[in-house]
Amino acid sequence: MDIRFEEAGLSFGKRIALQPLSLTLSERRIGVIGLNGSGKTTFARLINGLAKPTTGRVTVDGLDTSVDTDSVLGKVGFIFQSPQNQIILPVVRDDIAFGLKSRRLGKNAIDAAVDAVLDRFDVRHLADRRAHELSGGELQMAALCSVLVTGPDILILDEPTNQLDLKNRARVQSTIGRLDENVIVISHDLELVEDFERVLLFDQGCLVADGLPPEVIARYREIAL
Ligand SMILES: Nc1ncnc2c1ncn2[C@@H]1O[C@H](COP(=O)(O)OP(=O)(O)OP(=O)(O)O)[C@@H](O)[C@H]1O
Repeated sequence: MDIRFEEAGLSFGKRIALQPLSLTLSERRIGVIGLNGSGKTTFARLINGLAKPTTGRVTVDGLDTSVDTDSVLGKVGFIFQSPQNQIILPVVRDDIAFGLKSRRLGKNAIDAAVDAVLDRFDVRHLADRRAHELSGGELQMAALCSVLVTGPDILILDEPTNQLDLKNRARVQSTIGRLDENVIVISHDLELVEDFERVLLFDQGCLVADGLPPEVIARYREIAL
């Protein structure tokens, strides 16, 4: 993974959501922390091209997110804060298959890919469940399968443990630990990122700390308290 911000920033009119910043990301697990409204989601949306920088540029493995937007979207999977908004079709199996629609695969190949991703996370029992009947943790796992079935190289998770009980939180944490994909996790749950390779701290639209978890989390506590 090679994500580069080159003086990339984003403003909405006069409101600066993210001050221009330059950095390169290549670590396998990267945490993004900071107070509400500090620019975390904006930073993540710039990586997968959902948002375009109003200054500078962002590249993912050499692809400019403003130019090669479709290729970048194929490379970077995004799991939103509320997985219920991400699941489009009523039944879990159909929703996971939906991501493969544009691939021109036959029914057997699609079924096999869906079963493989469900087995990967040991959630085959959710295949025929209706998404609106699932618990928060089950929904989180279904959303993860729906994104990973398309084979992204990089996965961004926006507050993946929000609203989860301790058991499901532990499950999501161990799932993140076992993923082969590069992972960028936005979280207010500091324990979740404390064994990551790198953590970024945002404050009022600025990147104010970038390094190993203990020092960056300590800096966050200074800002927050
Ligand atoms: N579409 C938009 N139009 C105007 N302002 C926006 C827009 N999207 C974000 N902002 C502003 O940009 C700033 C950063 O927002 P962002 O969503 O990146 O914060 P965040 O750190 O992810 O917050 P939270 O922890 O609450 O999810 C906020 O002040 C927000 O109001």
